[in-house]
Amino acid sequence: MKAPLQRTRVKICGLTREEDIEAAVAAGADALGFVMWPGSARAIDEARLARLSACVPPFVTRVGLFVDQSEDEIRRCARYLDLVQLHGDETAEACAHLNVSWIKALRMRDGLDLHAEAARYAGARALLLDAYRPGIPGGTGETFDWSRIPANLAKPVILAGGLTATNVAEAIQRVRPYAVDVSGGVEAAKGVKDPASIRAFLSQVSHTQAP
Ligand SMILES: O=C(O)c1ccccc1NCC(=O)[C@H](O)[C@H](O)COP(=O)(O)O
Repeated sequence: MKAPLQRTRVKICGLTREEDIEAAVAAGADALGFVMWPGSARAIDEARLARLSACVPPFVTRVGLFVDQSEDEIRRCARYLDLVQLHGDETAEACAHLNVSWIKALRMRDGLDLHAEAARYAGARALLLDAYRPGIPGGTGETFDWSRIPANLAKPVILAGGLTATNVAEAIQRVRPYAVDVSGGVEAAKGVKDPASIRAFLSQVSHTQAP
């Protein structure tokens, strides 16, 4: 029996405006990312998260992004989120102690053992694999060597880092990720999404089938 074709899910990240949420949902995004780390040009605060979260219709996952932030801050934001994405050096114990589902973001620094990380973060719903730039926890706009991703990782893989409508089809065919994640590749400026780029990205994903 032929393997079922897998639909690659899509997360549009770094949303700061209601109109961009509408554009991403209309284009078919499965998840929306909100950066809660104040060091990012795409960051929003809790009050804005509450307003933006209310704009997200059901069956679209609301993901909050954090970098080594306190459990209290994450818990306060969790009421507006369905999932948190942890980009820092959070321990597995700290992640497991949260009151919300979580995914662990791993920046692909040299020598990273993804099998060991999948075992370490056994409670993660998925691993988000992202480019590594020293001092930049995410949103680099850069790709990494996708051949470093093992085919048999024990966790669903969300591929991130420098994806665009131009390279996402190749990324899906080579990596066959559970999902892809994009921020800079669909922007007119940091935190300002471009609806046409969002549509082009989602169209490329939907026309690319990974067995
Ligand atoms: O996007 C940010 O500014 C950011 C800052 C701090 C932590 C995480 C951040 N983004 C995380 C994401 O999930 C991005 O979508 C991912 O890094 C890919 O970004 P890009 O390479 O621009 O597509």
